[in-house]
Amino acid sequence: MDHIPKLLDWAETKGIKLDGISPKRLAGRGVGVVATRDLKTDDIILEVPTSCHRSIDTVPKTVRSTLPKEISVQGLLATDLALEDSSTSQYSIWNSVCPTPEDFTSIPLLWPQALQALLPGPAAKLLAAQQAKLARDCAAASAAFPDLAEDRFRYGWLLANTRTFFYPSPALKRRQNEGRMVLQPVADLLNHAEEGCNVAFDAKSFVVRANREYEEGEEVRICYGRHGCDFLMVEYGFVLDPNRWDEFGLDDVILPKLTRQWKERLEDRGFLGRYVLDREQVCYRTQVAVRTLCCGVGEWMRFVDGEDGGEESQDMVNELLAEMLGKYRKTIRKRIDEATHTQEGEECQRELLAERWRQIDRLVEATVDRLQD
Ligand SMILES: C[S@@+](CC[C@H](N)C(=O)[O-])C[C@H]1O[C@@H](n2cnc3c(N)ncnc32)[C@H](O)[C@@H]1O
Repeated sequence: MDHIPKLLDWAETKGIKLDGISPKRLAGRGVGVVATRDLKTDDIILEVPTSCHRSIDTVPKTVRSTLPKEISVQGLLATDLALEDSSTSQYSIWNSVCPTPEDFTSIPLLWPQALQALLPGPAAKLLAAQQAKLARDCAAASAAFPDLAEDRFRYGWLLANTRTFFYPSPALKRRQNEGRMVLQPVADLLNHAEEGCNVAFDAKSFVVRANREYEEGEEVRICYGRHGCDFLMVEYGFVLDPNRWDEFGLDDVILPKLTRQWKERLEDRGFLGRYVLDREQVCYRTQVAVRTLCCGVGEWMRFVDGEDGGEESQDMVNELLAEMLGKYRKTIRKRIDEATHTQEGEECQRELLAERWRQIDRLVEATVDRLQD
């Protein structure tokens, strides 16, 4: 049954105004929002009063006071979502348009371990941090509510993770950033794009304006942030292509090549790890690290101290980096092959994993071409 018409009726009673847009089911992206007429740049297309927010302030006192202080705001919202009886909740119509637990299948947190083991290094690190945060929140929630089923809590936690907005309200200023996480009906149906509509909170509402002209039927999206695809995959369960903010972490490529002594020097100078390339360049940290493989200590120090621009060593650095990246492409192809042929996990999980590795391959290939130019 399609719950969208009911949501729209309910939204009207809450003072939510949609102008020239409507939610719609879209292949491969759940529900999104499309233009129902041609839109002009700067048209106000959505207004959601702040009175509709679900936030730390709408969590019932009985729940808040039972939970330990150290639980994160996300954990608090997740507990509230997990404990509510959907048939009697004041949010039942809103909830009925939200993703089901099955809709989260593509999120790596829910993949089998054998598939998680094939994630690119940077995504694996993000996943480990996410798992640790979920485990802490889940332990805190189950200590307070022993009957709370773990899968229900995880579902609430993922809803909060994928659908909250940062609400910089003066009233919430005393709170840490995280305390300003809010859920907003209808606005939570906007999908992500590398450039999206303009969004802002005014005193009374969240306002979305068209960032450009849209044709009737075109999807209208917002930008969740300038995120690379490892982040989008781990946090939201999708990758974007093209994505101008995409990048690839090179620690797995560079760190194994460095001697212990050079690692210590890099550590001392604050340059150990976090090496990255994007579609335009390899980062300065990478330039510093690769110079340890072809410069003497004195020359390297001068480069790090900014006394030497590194022109003399640049060709050698480019050559070495191109060689390392060229070799790494074998690992990338192996991962694509493994993701494509394994029987582990679901089709959508394997396909997302393989697609991420293909994106990385394209980024790396373009970088090698540039370095060899
Ligand atoms: C805030 S919700 C947006 C509404 C969502 N599509 C729904 O069905 O409720 C964020 C989720 O939407 C999906 N999503 C957002 N942008 C997407 C995109 N560009 N491509 C594919 N899926 C996207 C992801 O599943 C993400 O976790």
